[in-house]
Amino acid sequence: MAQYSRVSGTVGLITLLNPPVNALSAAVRQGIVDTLDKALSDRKVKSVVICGHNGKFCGGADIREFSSPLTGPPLIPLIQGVESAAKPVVAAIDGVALGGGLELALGCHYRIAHSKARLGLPEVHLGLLPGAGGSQRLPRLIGVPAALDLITTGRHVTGAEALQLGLVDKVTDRNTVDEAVKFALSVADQPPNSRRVSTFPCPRHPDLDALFEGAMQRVRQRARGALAPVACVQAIRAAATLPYAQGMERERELMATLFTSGQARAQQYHFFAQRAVGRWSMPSGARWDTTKPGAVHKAMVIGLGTMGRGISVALVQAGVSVVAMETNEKQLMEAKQAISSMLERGAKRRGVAPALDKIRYSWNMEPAADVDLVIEAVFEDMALKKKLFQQLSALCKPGTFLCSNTSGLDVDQLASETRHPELVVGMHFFAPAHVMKLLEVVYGSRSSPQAVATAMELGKRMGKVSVAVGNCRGFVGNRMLKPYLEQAFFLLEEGTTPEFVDQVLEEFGFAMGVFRMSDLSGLDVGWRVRKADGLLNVSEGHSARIRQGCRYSPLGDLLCEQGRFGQKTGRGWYQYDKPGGRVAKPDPWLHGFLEKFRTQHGLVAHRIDHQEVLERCLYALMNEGFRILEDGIAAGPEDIDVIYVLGYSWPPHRGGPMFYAGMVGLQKVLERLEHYHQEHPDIPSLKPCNLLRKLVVNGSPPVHKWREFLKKPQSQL
Ligand SMILES: CC(C)(COP(=O)(O)OP(=O)(O)OC[C@H]1O[C@@H](n2cnc3c(N)ncnc32)[C@H](O)[C@@H]1OP(=O)(O)O)[C@@H](O)C(=O)NCCC(=O)NCCSC(=O)C[C@@H](O)CCCCCCCCCCCCC(=O)O
Repeated sequence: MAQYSRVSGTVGLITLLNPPVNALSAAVRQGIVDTLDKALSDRKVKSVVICGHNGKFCGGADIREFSSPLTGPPLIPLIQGVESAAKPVVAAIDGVALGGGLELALGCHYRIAHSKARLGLPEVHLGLLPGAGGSQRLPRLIGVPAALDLITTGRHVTGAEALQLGLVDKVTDRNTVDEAVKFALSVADQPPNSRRVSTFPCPRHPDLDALFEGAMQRVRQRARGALAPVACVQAIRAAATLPYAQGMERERELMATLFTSGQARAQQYHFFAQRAVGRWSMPSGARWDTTKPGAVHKAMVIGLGTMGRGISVALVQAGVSVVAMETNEKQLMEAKQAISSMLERGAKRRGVAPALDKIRYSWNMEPAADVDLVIEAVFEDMALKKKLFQQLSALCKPGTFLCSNTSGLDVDQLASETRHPELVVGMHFFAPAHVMKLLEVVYGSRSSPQAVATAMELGKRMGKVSVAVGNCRGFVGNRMLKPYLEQAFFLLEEGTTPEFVDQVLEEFGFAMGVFRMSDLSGLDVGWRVRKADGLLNVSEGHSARIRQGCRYSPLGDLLCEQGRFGQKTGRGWYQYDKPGGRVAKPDPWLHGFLEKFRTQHGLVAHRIDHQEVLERCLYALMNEGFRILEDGIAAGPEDIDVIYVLGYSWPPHRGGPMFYAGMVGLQKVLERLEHYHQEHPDIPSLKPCNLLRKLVVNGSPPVHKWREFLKKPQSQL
C-alpha cells in the first residue's frame, strides 16, 4: 500500500509501504493511484514527493506476483499518470530504485537521490526487460550507449554515478526525503511540461547501426541462447528509431514474449533459490535462524597459491584482518605482491582506499594462536592437510574455527586429526576466489551448528552466496561433475570429437564446453586426483577401459602422460599457439590419436548426434543430482541449482540442472536414462536413481515440491 500526508504546507508526500523492499505489489500500485489522485485534487498541494518506507525507495515489480494472473492497476498507465500530472512530482530515492521502482522514478518530473542509493534496471537477470516504459524512457534521458550498458548488464549504479549519467537531477548525503521536499517547494510553480521524459527526443548517435550491431554481438556472446538480453537491445533500438508510442508498443510485444517464456521462469526461480539457500538446516535439526555465528575479526589463510590469494583478498575486502601464510619465502613475496595489486585494483574499481594495512604476511604458523578462524588452502593432498590440522589444533586458542578449502576431500578425516572436531568445516571457494560468488560450506558428521553458521555468515560478508552441503567425495559440485566429464570422454571413445561435444554444450548455454574448460583448468588436476584414488592401475588380465569394476576412459591420463596438460603447456584436447595461449584450435594430432585408440581397443566409431551428446552429458549429471538429494547431501534442489549456476557456469536462463530436469519432464529424463543405461550397462552413472523414479511415480511434481519426497535425514545428536 501507500501512505499519504501533506508536509511543509503544500507538498503531498506519498510513501510506498511494502517491506522489506517496497515492491510494487497490486496493493502498492492501488495505493499510488489513490494517493496521487488525492494529491492532485487537493488544491493546497502544489507539488508531490514519492518516497519509500524505511529508507528504500522501491525494489521493482513484485516478482512473486508474476506466477499468477496479474491483478490491480497495471504499472504502465500508472507511471503514465504520474508523468502527465499537472503538478511537479519528485522522486526521493533512498536505498534502492530498481526495475519498476526506477521506471516509476523515470515517470516523475525530477529525481533526487542519496549518494549511496543504488539505481538500476536489473530485469535482464529475471529473464525480462524493463517493461514499464524503462526501455523507452532511459535512452531518452541518458542516451543510447549508457542505456544499453545499464539495461543489458542489469548493473546497479550509485546515486553519485547516476548524477554523472544524467539519470538523477541532484544527489545528497543528507536526509533524501527532506531534500526532495525542499526541492519540490522550489519547483512548485514551474509547470512540468518540459520535464516529461517520454516527450524527450532520443539523443542522436552518429552510427546507430554499428552501435546496435556491437551491442547485439556482446550480449549474444555473454549469455548464449538467452532471450532477454537480445530483447533488451531490440527494445532500446525501438526507442532510438521510433516515436515513443510505437516504441512502447514494441516494448510491450517483446515483454509479452519474455514474460511467458520458460527462461523467465528459470531466472526468477534462480533469484528466489539464491535467497532460499541462506535458510540452511542440518540433519541434526540445527537451522540458520536458531544458530548464532561466532565473531570473526581476524583470520589466517594458509597456502598462498591462486586460491589462497583470492581468499585473502576477499577476506580483507570484507573487513576481516588477515594473516596470510606461506612457508616458502620466495612464494610469500610473490603472493604479497600479487595480493597487494589485487587489493589496489579492487579498491580503485570501488572508489575506496585499498585496505593494505588489514593484511600481514608470515612464513610460519605462530600467528594462528591469535586468530578466530583459519582457512587452509594448501595443495589438495590429504596427508599434508591432516598434518596441518594436527598442528593447528595444538596451536590455536580455544574456539578457533578450522576450515579447509578442499574441493572434495573428506572433512571428517580432517576433523578427526583435531582436538575439537566440532570446530572443523569445509569452505570450498571457486577460482578466482575474490570474484566467484559461490561458496560451498561443508559440514562433517561432527561439525557444530555454530561452525556452520560462522562459515555461512563469513561467506555472506565476503559477498558470496553460501550453500551448506553434507560431506561426501566432491561434495555437490564436483561430485556431479564426475559423471558429466566421464560421459564426454566415453563419447570421444565412441566416435565424436572434443569440438563437437563443446559446440553442443556451448549452444546449450555453457560459457565453455567441457574440453575447453578442462584445458583451461589443467588436465593434470584430475589426473592427480585419479592417481590418488588408485584409478591409474590397470588390474592384470583386465582391459584398460575397466577400472574398479566399471567402465573407465583412460584418454585424459594418456594425454597427461604425453605432457599435454591443456592451455599451460600449449596442448591438451586442443592446440594453442604457445604455452599459456588462449585460442583453442582443433588438433589433427588428437584426432589421429583418438582413431588409434579406437583401433587399439576394437572400438568402431559411430555417428553421435547433438541429442545424444546433450542427453548423455546432462542427464548423467542430473541423475547424480537426484542421488545427492536422496543421500541428504543437499537439502533441496535449489541448493544444487545455485551451486551449478554460480560455480559451474550452468546458464542461468536454464535455472540449474534440477530445475532443467523439471522443464524437460522427469518422465522423459527417466526414459532416456533407462535407454542409455540399457545401451551401456557398464556405466553405473546412467542407471536412473530411485528418487527420480519415485518422483515420476508420484506424477512428476514441480521442483518446489520435491522436498516432500526426500527422506528426512537422521538426527546425529
Ligand atoms: C532489492 C535488493 C537489492 C535487496 O537486497 P537485500 O540483500 O537487501 O535483500 P534480499 O535480496 O535478501 O531481499 C529481501 C527480501 O525481499 C524479497 N524481494 C526483493 N526484491 C523483490 C521484488 N522485486 N519482488 C518480490 N520480492 C522481492 C527477496 O526475495 C527477499 O525475500 P526472501 O523471503 O526471499 O528472503 C534485492 O532484493 C534485489 O535485487 N531485488 C530484485 C530487484 C529486481 O530485480 N527488480 C526488478 C523486478 S522486475 C520489474 O520490476 C519489472 C518491471 O520492469 C515491469 C513490470 C511490468 C509488468 C508488466 C507485465 C506485462 C506482462 C505482459 C504479459 C502478457 C502475457 C499475456 O499475454 O498473457
